[in-house]
Amino acid sequence: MFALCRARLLQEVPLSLGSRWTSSIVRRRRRALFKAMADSSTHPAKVQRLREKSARPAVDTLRYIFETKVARVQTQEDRKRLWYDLRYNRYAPSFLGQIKPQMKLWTAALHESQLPVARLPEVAVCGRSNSGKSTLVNYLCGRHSANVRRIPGSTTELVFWKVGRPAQLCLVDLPGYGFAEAPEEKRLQWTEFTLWYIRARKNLRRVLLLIDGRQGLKPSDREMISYLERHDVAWQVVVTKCDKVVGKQLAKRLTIMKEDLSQFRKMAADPLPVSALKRHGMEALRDVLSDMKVAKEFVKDGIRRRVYDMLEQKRLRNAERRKRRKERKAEEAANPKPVDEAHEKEEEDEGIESKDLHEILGTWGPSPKVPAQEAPTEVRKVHVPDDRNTQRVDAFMASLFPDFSEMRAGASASASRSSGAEFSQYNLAGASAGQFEVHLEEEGRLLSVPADEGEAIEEDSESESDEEMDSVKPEVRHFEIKSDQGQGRQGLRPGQPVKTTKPSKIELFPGQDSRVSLRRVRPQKDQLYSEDDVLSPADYAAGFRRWAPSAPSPEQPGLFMAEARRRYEREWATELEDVDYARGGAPDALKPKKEKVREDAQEKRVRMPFITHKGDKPILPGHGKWRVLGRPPSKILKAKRTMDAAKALNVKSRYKRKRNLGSGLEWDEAKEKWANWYQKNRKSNWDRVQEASSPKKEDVEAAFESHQERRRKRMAQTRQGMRHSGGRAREVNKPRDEAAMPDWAEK
Ligand SMILES: Nc1nc2c(ncn2[C@@H]2O[C@H](COP(=O)(O)OP(=O)(O)OP(=O)(O)O)[C@@H](O)[C@H]2O)c(=O)[nH]1
Ligand SMILES: [Mg+2]
Repeated sequence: MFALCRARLLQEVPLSLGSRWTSSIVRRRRRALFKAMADSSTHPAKVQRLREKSARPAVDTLRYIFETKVARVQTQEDRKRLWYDLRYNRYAPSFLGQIKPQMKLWTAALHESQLPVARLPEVAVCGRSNSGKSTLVNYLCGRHSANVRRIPGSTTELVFWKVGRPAQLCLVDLPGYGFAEAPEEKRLQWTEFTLWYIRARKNLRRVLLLIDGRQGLKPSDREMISYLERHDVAWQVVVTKCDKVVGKQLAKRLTIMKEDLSQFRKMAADPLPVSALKRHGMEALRDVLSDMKVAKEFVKDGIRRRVYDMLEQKRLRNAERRKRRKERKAEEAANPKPVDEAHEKEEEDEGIESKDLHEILGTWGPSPKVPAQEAPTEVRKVHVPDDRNTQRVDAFMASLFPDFSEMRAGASASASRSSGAEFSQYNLAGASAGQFEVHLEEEGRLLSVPADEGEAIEEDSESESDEEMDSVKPEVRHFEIKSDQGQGRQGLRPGQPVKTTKPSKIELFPGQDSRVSLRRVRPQKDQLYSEDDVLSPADYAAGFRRWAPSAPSPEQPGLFMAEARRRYEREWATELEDVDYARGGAPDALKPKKEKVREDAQEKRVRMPFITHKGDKPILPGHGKWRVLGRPPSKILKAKRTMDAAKALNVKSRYKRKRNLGSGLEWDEAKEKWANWYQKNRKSNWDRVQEASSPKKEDVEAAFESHQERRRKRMAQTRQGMRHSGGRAREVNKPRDEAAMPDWAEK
């Protein structure tokens, strides 16, 4: 009964913080949460922690986690099952309709010129460093091709993997952002190129944003999401390393994440929990990605064929369209019919055989009416800004020019008053550097022109009378400014080109009908920021994109780029609080490296011989020599910290007392004693000699020979293709040990 009530409650009240049906502990936690939220000085991480504590996991999320077993194993039975799966079951997943599809390295890029041709649809995997991107790419295909390390910063380039044979999808393993063990400049370079790639790549179908399940959403992840949203890229969150998080905790985290992310419009699907390393929850992701593969069927000359190339597909599609158009024209020429032109044009545009459709529909009811054509209006040529988000640019302009809207209205009015062709919409494509050149002109006449800039400006002034020139130079924007706004500015002559970061601060001459033109300034090479990257007041108020540089101010004229870069670098090097965490994850790898033994010290070290009844023998170099040969007694006898040589030699306790401890002996004396002892016991008490790990030449040779034999055999098998080389594969290919299998396993 209690379980029933609980289930009903869980379903009906998902994460409702105000519910009455809670235990006192939960109520206390919620109270703490509200208190922390009300206090603005509380660290956001603490609020997040409290939020997770007091959240109620959604039932469907809990169910999904339970069914897919992505969370941390908690029972011995599950642990055994997982161990068995990983050890004995071969991993050959079906992806893109192929079993264990091939992963072929296409290219690794860190520059635009190195990018491959856009032949395949691409899915990029991005996320913070060490979030498991390369591992996910590997395990999607069931392979170990991409480079994986425990240290953050293992992938330093954009790695393009062609997946499948024939290749049907391109997986792009992006370098991570946030903390990484790499030089500062390198990190900046790869981060910038990654951002550019995401923004500019046309065939990028989706970005998988990987979030470490142990950490949840970090500020840099939020930045990345807002970046993706801003540039209209479809994205999806994949929560990795779920095998490290307890199920209930994971469910809570996912529920909160879903709630937070549901506001974004470019989120293609809900956050997906996976554990790449334990191979759980990957099927759902494979299904999602399989829908994006390139495979199109074309029937040509009665032969059906598949095309796995987007460029080829486009070419074929165009050829097909051309052919159809040609046929239609030929048909029309053969039997001409009076056809409504507009109607036909519509059909052509939509590419639908709507004529037939209309005929069919005509038998059922009234035929669709063709809307009456309006008289053609004069179409004004308008240059639309390159930016997708016009409002953002407007806001940006308004922040620079407080009276922007008025100016714009005035400009468009004057444009329509004059011939209508000269003045177009503004275009900020050239203002990406955040710097403008401002020229002051009198109505219709340039006031003064400096020698170096003269040509360009003259062109501008001519363009007013020359319509052709206007179409060639669409970036130039002219608009009038009311003369009563200017108060005069010291040292500014009319016509003088002024480079400024804030044109609105340039005051005009009172009483003059002046004009300001914004001219494109060629962006310098390292200027990678667009006007879109500047922090707008609206963003600032909403708390977004705090890392973005604010608009340039008179206090920092010309420092825009330097400031931008400084802030950017600082922000992407953020979350240094995670360094300890990252180091904690890879303690061995990040330990300070041991200093190499100096060569002179090596020379000083005495090469210990071992003693046989025939005399000294040099110790063979190599791994495990102590195991094969036993320790030379002199070392043991002479070691100060070894209290009992018999113990060190692993001699049985009954011999302990009889052994010579050798304290204070010189090397030669110890050697002599050992040889004597060996000779004495060799025949009568062979066991005792063996237990003392005394070295025996024959044994050594026999062991070596058997090792060589095994090696030869293994090499022969590898050559015949009977087994893979490599440690893990050998284990997997071992025949099943039936006895070792648990009871519940299928035999
Ligand atoms: N337990 C667990 N560990 C994982 C999982 N996925 C990745 N790892 C481990 O996380 C570490 C980093 O994995 P990578 O795939 O190199 O991470 P990355 O995001 O490519 O890192 P960078 O290339 O440096 O940005 C490795 O030690 C992996 O074994 C997972 O699902 N579960
Ligand atoms: Mg990587």
